[in-house]
Amino acid sequence: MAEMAIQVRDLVKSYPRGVRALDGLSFVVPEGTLFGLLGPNGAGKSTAVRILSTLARADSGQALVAGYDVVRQATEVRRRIGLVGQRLSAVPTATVRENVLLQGRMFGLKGRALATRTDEVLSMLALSDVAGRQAGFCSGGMKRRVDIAMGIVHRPRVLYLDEPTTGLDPDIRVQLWSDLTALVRQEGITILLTTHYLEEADALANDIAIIDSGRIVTTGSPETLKQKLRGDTLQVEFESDQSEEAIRGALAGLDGLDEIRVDGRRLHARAPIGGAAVPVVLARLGQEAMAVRSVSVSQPTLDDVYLAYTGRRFATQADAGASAGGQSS
Ligand SMILES: Nc1ncnc2c1ncn2[C@@H]1O[C@H](COP(=O)(O)OP(=O)(O)OP(=O)(O)O)[C@@H](O)[C@H]1O
Repeated sequence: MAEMAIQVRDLVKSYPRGVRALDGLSFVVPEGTLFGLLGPNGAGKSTAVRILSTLARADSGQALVAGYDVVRQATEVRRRIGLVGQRLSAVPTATVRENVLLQGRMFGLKGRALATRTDEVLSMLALSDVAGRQAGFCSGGMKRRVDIAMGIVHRPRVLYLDEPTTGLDPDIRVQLWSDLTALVRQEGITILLTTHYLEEADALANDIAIIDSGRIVTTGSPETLKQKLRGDTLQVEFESDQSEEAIRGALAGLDGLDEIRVDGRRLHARAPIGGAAVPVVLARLGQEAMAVRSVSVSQPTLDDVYLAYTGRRFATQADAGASAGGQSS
């Protein structure tokens, strides 16, 4: 069996005024994989990352990182982790190279070894050409890469990335995804990534865990989780808002139609064969004079997985989170 880079068991953490940020959080991350922790604002992702990086203590439960206990062996853990938080950490008036050198020095690297390793990470993150530029003058995507270079210069076994692409342009995000995949491959590093973007987790993660109110509601590879939702996703958009009760009434008794949810003008349901369900569903809605604007049938996405386990759509919450917590590029 693969060695586990991170083992989290039953973590509980409460903040003042009764906020239970973690409520029995448990998951494992095999070495050399990229693990995505997905959840809306306030789900407890940052709290988990802070505990796993020894910056905060859980009330109870246990966490091992690279085989070391985050409380009893905090120094050992700190030596083996890199943390790229939501805020940029590079000194804006220092050059890209100076920032990475400084970080390496803080972890005890010196002389030729430090210089060689700095050049290596700059090259790995496509920063060699801007090594002499002040970090403050770099674009948003480059600044993120500088942060990551700083996070890995000391060759950590585990790298935490807390929403690394929030606020970045889509094409820059995709570029960063390929940088991260290369890091896992070249450095054998384990990455724990928190994200608001489902497609990011889908594209990058070997395994994901969906976190909701401080607990993991499901975990597995994106493919497995999607396959578990058998059938197709059926979405209908109406001309005007509809009541869930009226729609349920109209569709009552339709064979195989499942997980019916109504959100304003949208109806979401699962059907064993989407294409076959469309005419029947449209006929029933037509009988009730519910005017339909559009219909779509698709394979399950991670958003459907999220909906199936939490009863809510991820996208709406994530949009709110991204704009609330985003940084400009
Ligand atoms: N220092 C604190 N004091 C009090 N409550 C806190 C503190 N930090 C976090 N919380 C609360 O704990 C819960 C979990 O927060 P956390 O930041 O871990 O969630 P998150 O999933 O990382 O959200 P985000 O995506 O916004 O960072 C939230 O209800 C939050 O308001």
